Amino acid sequence: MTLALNNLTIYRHGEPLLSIDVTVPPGQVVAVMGPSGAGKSTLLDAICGQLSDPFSYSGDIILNDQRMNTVAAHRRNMGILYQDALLFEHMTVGENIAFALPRHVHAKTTAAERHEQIAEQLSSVGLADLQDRAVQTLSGGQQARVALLRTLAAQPAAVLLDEPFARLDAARKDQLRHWVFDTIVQRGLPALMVTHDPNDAQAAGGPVIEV
Ligand SMILES: Nc1ncnc2c1ncn2[C@@H]1O[C@H](COP(=O)(O)OP(=O)(O)OP(=O)(O)O)[C@@H](O)[C@H]1O
Repeated sequence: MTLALNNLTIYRHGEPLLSIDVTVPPGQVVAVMGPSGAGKSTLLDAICGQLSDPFSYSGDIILNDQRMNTVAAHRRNMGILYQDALLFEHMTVGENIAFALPRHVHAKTTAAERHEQIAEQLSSVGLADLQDRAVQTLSGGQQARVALLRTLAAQPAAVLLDEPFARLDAARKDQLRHWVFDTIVQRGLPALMVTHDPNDAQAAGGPVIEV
């Protein structure tokens, strides 16, 4: 999978806000850094098809040679992780992750198998035994980890991360960075990561784009 942003410019009320031109090959994490208000989150909205007034853009968004500009958001298969976790609060941790699994995974597995797979994933990010907990009983950092698992459970074709580690303590940051970046490499996914933390960019090991 390759994600190309060809001469992409974001506009607010018709005025240019941010421009980027980059090709992200499989397994690479490109860090996007820049001042607050530069339009970084809006850029991710544009890529995944969620841009709304007063914003617009020009240029092309290409995923695996397919032009995404006019493809509906739910058909783009972009995994986006927002700054605020935005989990389904009335569901358990496990239900939040299971909900994101693609239909073909549901069709091929039993509920018990899915439960076991989700337990393994939770344990790999330090959340063992929390599968049946209501999400609103989790801390912000725990919710951020569930949101990361959910984003990747959907088997996206590309990953867009908005400050993915900002709410984690230092030890968790290291653990989660490894887990997320390893997963991205193993699955050969192109990823864009908006961050203010140079350590995130360094750990990702890819190019840094200043906007
Ligand atoms: N609905 C809106 N109408 C007008 N301006 C908006 C709207 N939403 C956001 N903005 C402005 O657009 C600019 C880009 O916002 P955006 O959230 O993309 O920036 P950012 O680079 O992600 O910032 P941060 O690093 O603080 O998260 C900001 O100046 C913001 O105040």
